[in-house]
Amino acid sequence: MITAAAIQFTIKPGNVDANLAHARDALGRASDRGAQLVVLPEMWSCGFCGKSLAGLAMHTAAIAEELQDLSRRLGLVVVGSMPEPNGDRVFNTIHLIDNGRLAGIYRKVHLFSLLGEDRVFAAGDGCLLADTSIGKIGVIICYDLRFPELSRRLALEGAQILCIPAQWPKPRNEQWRTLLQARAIENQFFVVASNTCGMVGKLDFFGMSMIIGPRGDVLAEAGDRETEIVAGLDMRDMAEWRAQIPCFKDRRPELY
Ligand SMILES: O=C(O)CCC(=O)C(=O)O
Repeated sequence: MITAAAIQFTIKPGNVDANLAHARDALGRASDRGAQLVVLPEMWSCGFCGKSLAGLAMHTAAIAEELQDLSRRLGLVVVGSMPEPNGDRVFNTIHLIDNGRLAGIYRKVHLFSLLGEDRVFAAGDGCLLADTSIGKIGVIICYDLRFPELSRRLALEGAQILCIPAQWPKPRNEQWRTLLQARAIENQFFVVASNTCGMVGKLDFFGMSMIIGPRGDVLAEAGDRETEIVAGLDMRDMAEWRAQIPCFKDRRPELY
């Protein structure tokens, strides 16, 4: 059994110190509750801060180092995205940290053009499936959830847990829930998704961070306030379920 947590909080735009202080405390609380895997929201260190983003991205290397230190001391796998400098643009980047080790980097592939992300960010051009101390972890970021091919590729390569940092605003609550459950059901893996909550800049976020099992069963769900949700991921049960309904074996990839 793996214990997973999602940290949900109201990101303070541009206020790296306040966001980092919150994350530090929340990681400690999640660890006290037995968490081995912790997911933070998308762009948790500073939010989407428009023009100042390139400057804020300069803090990311130092924050990632502190996360590595925290992860080592608390014995955690940590996932969450931050801005990464890239010339006059930035990447929206996950540093996947496993007990102090940087296990991989993922840069958001699908930029959310509705909110102009494609004007500020550079898009990533790869996937990340990391072999960690607690199993094979795939990662995607927020809008990537609408593109099932990406999660499917990670599942076919062996992902057991899909981690999703997000800033997914109102009023698309039910789309968020449905898509998270769909990814879990069709890929028969666990989904650990962290969303922000409250007002962040001009956008209103509903929270609803979720931990979902391979049958689509909701193992833990947050409301619309700051919190940490925690749930056990039973890997043996996942293997039994996969044997009972062998979707991977029954695929007909020659037809699609
Ligand atoms: O797809 C959506 O509805 C929200 C996506 C989003 O806000 C993002 O990727 O930042």
